[in-house]
Amino acid sequence: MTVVLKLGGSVITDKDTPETVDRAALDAASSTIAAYGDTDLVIVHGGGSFGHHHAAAHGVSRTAGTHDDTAVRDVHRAMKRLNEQVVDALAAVDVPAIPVHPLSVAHRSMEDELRLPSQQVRTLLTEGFVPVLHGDVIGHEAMGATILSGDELVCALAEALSADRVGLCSAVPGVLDGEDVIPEINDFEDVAHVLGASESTDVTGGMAGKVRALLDLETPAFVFDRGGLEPFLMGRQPGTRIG
Ligand SMILES: Nc1ncnc2c1ncn2[C@@H]1O[C@H](COP(=O)(O)OP(=O)(O)OP(=O)(O)O)[C@@H](O)[C@H]1O
Ligand SMILES: C=C(C)CCOP(=O)(O)O
Repeated sequence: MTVVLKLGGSVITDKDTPETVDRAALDAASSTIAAYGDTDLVIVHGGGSFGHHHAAAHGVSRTAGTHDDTAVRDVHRAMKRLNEQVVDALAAVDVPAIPVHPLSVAHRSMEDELRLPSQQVRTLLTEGFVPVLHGDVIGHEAMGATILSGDELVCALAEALSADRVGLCSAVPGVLDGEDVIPEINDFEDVAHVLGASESTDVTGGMAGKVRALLDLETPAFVFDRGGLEPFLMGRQPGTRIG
């Protein structure tokens, strides 16, 4: 069983205060993950208050490229600082977490296609490690560099690894229609009217971007909050099922 899990930036950081980890939330998520060690697990985390603030300050997004080397370093280094804290929190509870930095291996083509080699991730998994990737800034042909969201990474990895399940642990208990969690989404147009951007600084599209990307996947995906993490890892179906 191969599982790709995204820890949303809105879960593990205080998204409104620059470069602030939500220590209690990160430690709790790490302990939950440590208790379910018998699956092949790839973890991806988002930008939260690390990547998004720097990306917004430099005007770089998923579609707005930059040739400013300072911007690329600022965003990437912020994400590496967060990644180090995530990897350390997992290692502290004996999850064999290994950092994998997308900037060094991935790029986007002229046709806007993400190219993400995955053999290094597959090998780490086979050898018993838990690769931990993160949203990043990557080279983009003819555009300089653009943002790669953790959500895009989750989808690319799920396809490349033929994952059995995908989970997105976010700040919300699922995709919401008002106060209610929508149990299942199979068509973007059915829910487009309730999907918005993130309430915090977020250059990659909030919930609408997630749903659109997850609908393209063969693998069933679930959007849930912290309370859904344990049931998801146990094989249940918390929050919203997409596709
Ligand atoms: N219909 C909706 N249901 C649920 N959340 C929604 C909806 N529309 C907009 N949102 C917003 O989307 C946010 C979740 O997306 P966001 O990208 O912030 O999460 P994340 O993946 O945890 O964070 P990050 O992108 O930093 O990793 C919610 O916190 C909410 O503000
Ligand atoms: C802003 C950066 C660098 C990462 C974005 O990843 P996301 O938070 O998963 O959308």
